[in-house]
Amino acid sequence: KLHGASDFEPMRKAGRLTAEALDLLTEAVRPGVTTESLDKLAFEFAMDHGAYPASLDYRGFRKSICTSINHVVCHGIPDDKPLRDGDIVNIDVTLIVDGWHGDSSRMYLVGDVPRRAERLVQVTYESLMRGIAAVKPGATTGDIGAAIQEYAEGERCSIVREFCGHGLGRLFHDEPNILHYGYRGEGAVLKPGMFFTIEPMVNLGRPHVKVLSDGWTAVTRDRSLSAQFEHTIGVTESGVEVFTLSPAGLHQPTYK
Ligand SMILES: CCc1ccsc1-c1ccc(O)c(O)c1
Ligand SMILES: [Mn+2]
Ligand SMILES: [Mn+2]
Ligand SMILES: [Mn+2]
Repeated sequence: KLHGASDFEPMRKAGRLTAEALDLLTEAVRPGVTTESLDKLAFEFAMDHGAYPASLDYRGFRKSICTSINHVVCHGIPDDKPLRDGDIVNIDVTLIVDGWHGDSSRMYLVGDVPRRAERLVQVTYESLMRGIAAVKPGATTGDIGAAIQEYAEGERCSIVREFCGHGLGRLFHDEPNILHYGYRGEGAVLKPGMFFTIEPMVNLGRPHVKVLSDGWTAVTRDRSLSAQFEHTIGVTESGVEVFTLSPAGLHQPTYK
């Protein structure tokens, strides 16, 4: 889908509110807090700001956020289990504002986290940044995937292949698919007005994933740690605009 210049403004608003929701959660994440309570916080933030959580009742998912802890790769379901010292948790929020979607996720470190977990979080954040740096008119989706894959594998980590980034706007998921691996020059050519997410999932161990019997929770097969960061971006005439940057600069890896 190609959007017009006037569509950037509502996407900025949706992206900013999504970033503010993630900022709010930064203060709330600590040992002993349940992911259910974070889900409630995010839902109330959305209601207080005239926004709607896109994941709520999306394909039968019944929560406002995804919370994916440690070896959970993505789509973790908030529950009544408390976060523990040393956990790393991805919180993924999509807010719909005036019909437009902002989709972003960050890693949150709970208490004192092992060095190798902290390194994985840093590598994953930098992988997203490398992907974003590849975005400009005339580049291809393969350029994004290659930049991410080369960096992450260069850091002795692996890229999850079962889930990808996606076009969005007034829809939650649209074309193009954004693979987090691939080859330069391959895939769709990027054009101004394209809006999509880049949301690499990086594992310390092997890339393979399986989905648990709840039908949602994706975990690493080898139970190695997994991390993810996600931004919603727009292709501009000159390059790229990131819609989901934190106004408070909190989108950097969050260290407790
Ligand atoms: C939990 C929302 C959901 C349900 C099926 S796929 C999905 C989802 C979760 C996070 C995302 O970033 C995304 O694009 C989709
Ligand atoms: Mn998301
Ligand atoms: Mn997404
Ligand atoms: Mn994880």
